Amino acid sequence: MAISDLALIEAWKDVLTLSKLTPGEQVSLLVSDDSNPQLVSTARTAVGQLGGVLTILQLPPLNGDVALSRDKSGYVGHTALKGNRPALEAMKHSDLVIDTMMLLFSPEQEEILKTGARMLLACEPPEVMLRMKPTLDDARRATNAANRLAKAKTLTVTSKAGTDFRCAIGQYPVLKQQGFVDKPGGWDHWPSCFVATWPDEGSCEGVIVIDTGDILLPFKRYAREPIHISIEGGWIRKIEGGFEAEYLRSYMDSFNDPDAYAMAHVGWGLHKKAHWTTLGLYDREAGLSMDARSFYGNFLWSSGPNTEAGGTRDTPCHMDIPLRGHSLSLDGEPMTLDGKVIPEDQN
Ligand SMILES: O=c1ccc(O)c[nH]1
Repeated sequence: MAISDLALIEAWKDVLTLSKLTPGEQVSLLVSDDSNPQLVSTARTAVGQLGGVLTILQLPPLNGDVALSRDKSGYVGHTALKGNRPALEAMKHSDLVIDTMMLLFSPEQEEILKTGARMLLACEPPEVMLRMKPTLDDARRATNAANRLAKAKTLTVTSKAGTDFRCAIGQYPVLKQQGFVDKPGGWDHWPSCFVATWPDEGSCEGVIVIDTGDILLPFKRYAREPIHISIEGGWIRKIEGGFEAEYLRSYMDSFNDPDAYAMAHVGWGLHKKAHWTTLGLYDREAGLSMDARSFYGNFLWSSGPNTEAGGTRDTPCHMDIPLRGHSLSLDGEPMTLDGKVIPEDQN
């Protein structure tokens, strides 16, 4: 349903205030042809009202002829910013970059963040942005979870459907997503609330079972039958099942890129206003489905790129696969049990 400009301006002001936007700060607003016009226009007004010094960067679209869908998260890391020095320099000299285009997993995003600029991705439908607007309580949950993740050495995941997965962690930084960005050099995504990290290279072992009802992104589909994923030495070795497995294999094979089969971030969802069910109620192309990535108690795992963690794998093939009813533990301590978040400090 539609959202009024006024409501979205107020939401932007709340999120930018949480992101510590102060008068006089340099703000770059990155826009492309498929940015949401209402998001862009209300962001401009909100930044202005909060005293930000605004630069709007409009970049031409890219990848439309090589990506296999219009989902921005389905073809990542290779953006129109590549080789565009004026735009890159403008963002490197900004205090805050608002990204409505999706730079996620691009080397340019890391180059910008290294300057101390903070970056907020914002590209969901306005009604989703409002429903999942971040709060300090989201940040509290995400921070408590991130602190545990940062101290842990092993991450294990099981499920009644047969998942039995483990990996060593600590080599890569923790990804904490709280929906606003309040630290220099930080990145976040409004709307989201989850934590993750990348497994130590070569350490992932076991089986992940995508059960009926689990979600496959960017397919925006609920699996209708189980898929068995065999993982060895950090790589997806086998994808077995019926049609769903064949479809997933065929999609990943089409990128012709061995890095597509690398395990990527693993973690769990902490957003209390995100729902497993929402995916079934939206047009598939309406957004990225941050409900699916963030719903409370999910086990979110992914495949492909790790540039965001400082790695070198920049394959454009990125699957995000949030699962229900899983039990994730850190050094043997349960964070979720059958899809329920356990630690009180993440309640
Ligand atoms: O917000 C996001 C979206 C996709 C992803 O892989 C990570 N975080």
